[in-house]
Amino acid sequence: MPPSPSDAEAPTIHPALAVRRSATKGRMVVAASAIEPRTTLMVDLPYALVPAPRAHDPPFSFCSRDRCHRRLPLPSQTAVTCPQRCAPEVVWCSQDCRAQDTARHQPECAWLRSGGCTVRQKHGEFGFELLWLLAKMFIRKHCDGSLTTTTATTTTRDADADADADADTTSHFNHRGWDSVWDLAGSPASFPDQDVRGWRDLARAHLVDKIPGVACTLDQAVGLVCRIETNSFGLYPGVTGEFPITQRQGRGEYYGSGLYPTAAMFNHACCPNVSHRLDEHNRRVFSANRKIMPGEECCISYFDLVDFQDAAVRRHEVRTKWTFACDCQRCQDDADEKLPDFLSGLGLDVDSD
Ligand SMILES: C[S@@+](CC[C@H](N)C(=O)[O-])C[C@H]1O[C@@H](n2cnc3c(N)ncnc32)[C@H](O)[C@@H]1O
Repeated sequence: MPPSPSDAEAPTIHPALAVRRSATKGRMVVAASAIEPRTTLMVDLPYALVPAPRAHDPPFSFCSRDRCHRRLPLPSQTAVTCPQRCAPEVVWCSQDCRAQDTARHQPECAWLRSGGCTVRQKHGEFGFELLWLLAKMFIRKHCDGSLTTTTATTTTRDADADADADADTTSHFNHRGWDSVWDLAGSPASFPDQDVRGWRDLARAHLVDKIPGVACTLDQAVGLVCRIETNSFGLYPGVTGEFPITQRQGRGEYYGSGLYPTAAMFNHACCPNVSHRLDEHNRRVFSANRKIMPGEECCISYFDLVDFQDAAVRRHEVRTKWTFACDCQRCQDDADEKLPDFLSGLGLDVDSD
C-alpha cells in the first residue's frame, strides 16, 4: 500500500513566514517578504486529534492512526471498529491502518475500557473529550520516545525571505513532536484557580497512573490542559476565516478537536488575512486571503466569522472564550463607527469644536 500523503513527518511552512514577538500578543507570525493572494502558507499536521462524541451526531469521524487521520463520513459502512469495542468513536479507515496502529492503540484501548465510560457518566462528553485528548497526547509522546527532529519542510525560498527567516533559528517553527507542544503558550497562571483545581482533580482521578505503561505526571497533565485551552483547533468541514465574508454558509458542523502545534502560532483577527481548511487527512491548510505586505502580521480567525458579524458579540466571544481583548483593525473601525452614535446618545455633537 503506498504511504498516505499525511505520512509526512513535518509541517510545510512557506519561507516568507517568520516568528516575531509583540508585547501584547506574545509570539506572532509575520510576513518577512510580500505574499501573493491565495498562496499556501502552511500545512500543519495534528499532534493528536479526538473525534466528537457520537452522541452529538457529528457528520464525520476519522481514522485513528496518527499518520493517517483520513476523514470518514458518518454513518460509514466501511470503517473498521475496535474488536474490544472500547469506544464507538474509535475507527480506522482500513484493516491495514488498524494493524499499523496496534502498539499506539493498546494503552488507549485499555484506558478507554477501564475509565472511559466512568468519565462520560461523571463529567459529560466535554470532560471525556478533554481527558481522551490528554491521554492520546501522552500516548503519542510515549510512542515517539525521544524521537524529535528539527527539520521543517519548506517550499521555495527567495533571497529576501532567507535573510529574515534565518535570523529566527530558535523560533517555535523549528520545534517538532512533544517539544512543539510543550513550547506552546498557556500556563496555570493564565486561568482562574477554580478551573486549574478542577483540571488537577480530573487528571488525578482519571489520568495519572491510569494509562498502562505510559508516564504522565499531574503537573504535566495540568500544563497540557492549559496549552490545549489556549491553542486547540476544532475540526469543521468548511473554511474558517475567509475575509471579506462572501458567503453566509459558515464552516459546518463540529466533528472533533486537537492540537496543531505549528499552526498554533497564528494570532487572531476579526479581519484575518489568512484562512484555513482541512484536507482529507485532517491536515490544516492555511492560505493568504489577500496580498500580505512585508512586516505585516499573518492572522487567522479563531471562530466562524459568519456567526459573529456584530462587533459587540464578537468582542464578547473573544473575551470570554479566549480571555483577551481583540484590538484588530476591524474592531477598531467598528468602535470608531459606533463612537458618533454613542456620543450623540449622550447628547454630544461629534462635529462641534
Ligand atoms: C494560539 S495562541 C497564539 C500564539 C501566541 N501569541 C504565542 O505567543 O504562542 C493564542 C494566544 O495568543 C494571544 N493572542 C492571539 N490573538 C490575539 C489578539 N488579537 N490580541 C491579543 N492577544 C492575542 C493570546 O494571549 C492568546 O491566548
